[in-house]
Amino acid sequence: MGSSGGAAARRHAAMLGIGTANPTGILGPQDVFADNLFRVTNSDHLPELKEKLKRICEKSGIEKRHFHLTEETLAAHPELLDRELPSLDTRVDMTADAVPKLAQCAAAKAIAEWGRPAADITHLVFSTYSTCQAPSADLRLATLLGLRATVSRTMLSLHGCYGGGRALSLAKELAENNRGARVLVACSEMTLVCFGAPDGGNIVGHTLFGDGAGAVVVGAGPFLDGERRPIFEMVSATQTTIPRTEHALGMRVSGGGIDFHLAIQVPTLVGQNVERCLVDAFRGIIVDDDDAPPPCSGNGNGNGNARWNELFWAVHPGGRPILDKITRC
Ligand SMILES: CC(C)(COP(=O)(O)OP(=O)(O)OC[C@H]1O[C@@H](n2cnc3c(N)ncnc32)[C@H](O)[C@@H]1OP(=O)(O)O)[C@@H](O)C(=O)NCCC(=O)NCCSC(=O)/C=C/c1ccc(O)cc1
Repeated sequence: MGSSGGAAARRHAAMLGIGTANPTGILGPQDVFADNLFRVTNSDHLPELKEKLKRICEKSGIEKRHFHLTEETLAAHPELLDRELPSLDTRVDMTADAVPKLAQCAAAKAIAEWGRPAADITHLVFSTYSTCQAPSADLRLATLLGLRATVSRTMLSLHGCYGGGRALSLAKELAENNRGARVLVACSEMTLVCFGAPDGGNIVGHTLFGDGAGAVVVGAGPFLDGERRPIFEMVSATQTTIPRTEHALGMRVSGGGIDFHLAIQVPTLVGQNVERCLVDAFRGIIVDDDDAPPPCSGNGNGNGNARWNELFWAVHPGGRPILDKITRC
């Protein structure tokens, strides 16, 4: 991704409007999150676990997170606290409306910034792991926004934290290969689909994740009357899977909601591989001559990243230690 610019902006897809939205509830700020969580989940009989959650909250680098779930909802639905009780129906019912509505808030802002009517959207890509039913969240969002009946919809489910990246990559392909296409990308997530009373398995998720939605309008030139100047040009989109790491991150739908696990090795795996991924992604883009050396020769001691800092690029953070490992590569 790079900032927009003249001739290149007419070739590559670009972001034409961006919006975000969060629910208003918070169980925080982070320094009192453990006290609040253990109180509302009736878990104060587990003081060692609470102390561990406090330790992890302090190390998370996060100040506050937003949640759709409220104390009142938890009191009315004890099945959300006990993983042994069936709660999938409750979770699916709660998210069916809430997830597309949160996406609508973000999308309305993106469309307003884009400057054209919602009916000019030709494609919709919706990513979420927070709801699972058909008709799915993309159709509900299209209805809420008044998109045209012919809008071409794609639903990405259970991609977890990389759903946003895949959705943007797909939007770039659609915009560059369909003249005049204007693609609305929407991602909307709610942790209530995996929320439970704290235990040894979900404690890191409890400290890191929150609820929110993001939306972007993507299009390639020629640009239309009323469209704002492109915000970011989408120069390149790639995906790389580190071999033999299928065990590191996972989600599984169960009667008690979605279970997920994050292996303790994730930050190290990211740190060991991010530079190789970047070199591959930018080869031939930043460095026109294929035989030229890659733009960075990081040596693991923090001295090799000078040229990366001359670019604008962003990683999905996934937690403070992941950012630390990338900074040091
Ligand atoms: C804030 C943490 C948890 C701790 O900070 P630290 O600097 O590593 O501190 P410590 O090394 O002192 O660890 C503190 C405690 O946390 C424990 N810990 C440290 N990582 C772990 C660990 N993955 N497990 C379980 N104990 C641990 C660690 O064992 C230790 O326990 P204790 O000795 O009893 O205090 C930090 O390690 C951290 O942010 N880790 C998470 C990195 C990570 O995997 N991020 C997720 C990337 S993927 C993503 O964003 C979304 C995925 C997703 C997937 C499914 C969904 O449904 C939705 C989303």
